[in-house]
Order: sequence, then structure tokens, then C-alpha cells
Amino acid sequence: MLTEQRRFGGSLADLDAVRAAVDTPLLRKDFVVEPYQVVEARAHGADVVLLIVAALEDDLLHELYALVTELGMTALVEVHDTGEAERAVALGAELIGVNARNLKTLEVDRGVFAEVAAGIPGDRVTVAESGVRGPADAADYAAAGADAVLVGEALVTGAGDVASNVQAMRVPLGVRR
Ligand SMILES: O=C(O)c1ccccc1NCC(=O)[C@H](O)[C@H](O)COP(=O)(O)O
Repeated sequence: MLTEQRRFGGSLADLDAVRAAVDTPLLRKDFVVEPYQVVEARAHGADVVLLIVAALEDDLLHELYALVTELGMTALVEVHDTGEAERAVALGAELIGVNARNLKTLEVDRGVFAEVAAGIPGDRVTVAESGVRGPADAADYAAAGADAVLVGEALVTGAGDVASNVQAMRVPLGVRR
């Protein structure tokens, strides 16, 4: 759930509404830079908190990661390049997202996933984030080694309803490298 309001129009109220509606694990997707945002995420029912390496000095990244873990949640540690991936790996992050969207320009370059994921050990769960337009992009990310994809826009702009769009993006295990 996007809770970032200024650039992406999300809110904690949206998180509350979805928490009330589903039992599945919920990600708070926001620019988390303060411990209180982690506590707030827990209070609003999130199970996973996004930590964006590019936005966090190492000390703060470690502090927030420890707090997420202490509160019984999981951190999705997001990276955009190989240097950031090294920091995520050194942190001990088990769930690492490679975001193909440049957060400054908002442009997407799907090729970034394969480049960056090459430096992430196989015992970490990798998430390919952004730029999935449909099942073919999900399959391409899987073939490049992604364990999961994070999809936003295509779920609501795709041909079917959200549930059938999600279903269509499920990739058979054999497609993974
Ligand atoms: O991408 C981020 O790191 C991010 C952080 C905080 C708020 C919003 C952020 N990105 C925008 C999105 O959530 C995108 O919709 C998401 O990356 C999915 O991309 P797409 O499937 O291309 O809509």
C-alpha cells in the first residue's frame, strides 16, 4: 500500500482500509526515514516496511532495519544500483527489491533488474519492482532471477479486474533461471 501522499497520492487511511479488508501480508510503501514511521506502519497493520537504501545513511538504515525486525515485521530493502545492493546485502537484508524506476525522474529501465540482481546472493529473496505492464514483463523478470514482482499501475489499468490481472501475472516456477 502506497502511503506516500505528496507525490503518489497514498495515505495511512488507505492502509487501514486494506488492512480491514484482507488477511494477506501488507507492505507500507513510503519514504520511511524516521523510526516513528516504522512504529506507525505496525500500528496501522503493515507486515512489511519499505526501506530505500538511496534515502538512508548506513547508521539510519541499520537502526530502521533493526526496529522493523524488533516489531515483528519484515523490511523490503530497496536498491537501484549495484553499490546500493552491496549495502543491502551487508545489512543482512533477506528481502531485497530492485526498483527499475528512477525515483528522481520516475523513468523506468527494466534492464536494471538483471544488472543489479547479479550482485545479490541466491539465498536472498529478490523482488523486481516497477515497470511490469503485463504477464510478459513478469515472466521476463522471473527469467532474470526475480522471486517476486511488485506491480502497481498495471493491476488497475489492465484488461480485467484486479484479481484476474494478478492471476494473469503469476509465473510458473520453471520460468525462473
Ligand atoms: O518506488 C518507490 O520506491 C516508491 C517509494 C515510495 C512511494 C512510491 C514509490 N514508487 C512509486 C510506486 O509505488 C510505483 O507505483 C511502484 O514502483 C510500482 O511501479 P509500477 O508497477 O510501474 O506502477
